[in-house]
Amino acid sequence: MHPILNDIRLISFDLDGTLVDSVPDLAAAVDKVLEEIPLPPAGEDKVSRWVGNGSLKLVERALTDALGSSPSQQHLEQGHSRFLYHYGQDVGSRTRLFPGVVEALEGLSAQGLHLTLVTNKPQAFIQPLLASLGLEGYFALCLGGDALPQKKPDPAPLLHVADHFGLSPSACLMVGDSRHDVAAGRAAGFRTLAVPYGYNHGEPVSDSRPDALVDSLAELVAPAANPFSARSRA
Ligand SMILES: O=C(O)COP(=O)(O)O
Ligand SMILES: [Mg+2]
Repeated sequence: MHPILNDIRLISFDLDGTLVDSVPDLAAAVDKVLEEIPLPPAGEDKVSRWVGNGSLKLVERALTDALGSSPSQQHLEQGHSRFLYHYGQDVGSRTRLFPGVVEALEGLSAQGLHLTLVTNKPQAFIQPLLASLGLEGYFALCLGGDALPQKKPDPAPLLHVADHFGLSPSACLMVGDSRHDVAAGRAAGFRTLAVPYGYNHGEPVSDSRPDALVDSLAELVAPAANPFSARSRA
């Protein structure tokens, strides 16, 4: 068990960039929107830097980049609605779980922790994506970016989750890949843990100073090192 879990009763996981590498399917949908306009495709590298503030922001960043200036409100709304259509057609065929995720979810559920999902991805895509990856059984509550008026980095979704389970935020941990997860967690009074392998607008997530950082979520459930075995080898 990782020491950050001491006295923790609930974990809120971020989805994109933390549990799943979803950029291939997100970029495919963004590029279909651009192609319809028509504008040149963005590709996965750029899209990985634009993910994190929900689908409307993703489309706004893609249109601004391709047009060289901000889109009109009407073009943004049309582009967003086409994005929701295209992404909804295929949320999961190229999306993969990051290493260590299933191991962590299995181990943490076995310890009786409440596992929840707090993502800025629209609510409608969560269940189909979890189902396509075999993850649908693990989470007691899933909150999408459009479930409440506020999304991360606002603490409201995390406070909602803690309140739903009648828990103090100090008994809760936010696990994510971006500065928005760390900021939301800190503002909500959750402990924060980050992974460095996801999407954080091209910057190291360590810059946002989470309480802990792990290279793989499997480290959350790894057995604590046994000091006697180390001594006996010496
Ligand atoms: O849809 C997004 O922008 C990112 O979603 P996330 O909060 O799961 O990283
Ligand atoms: Mg994320």
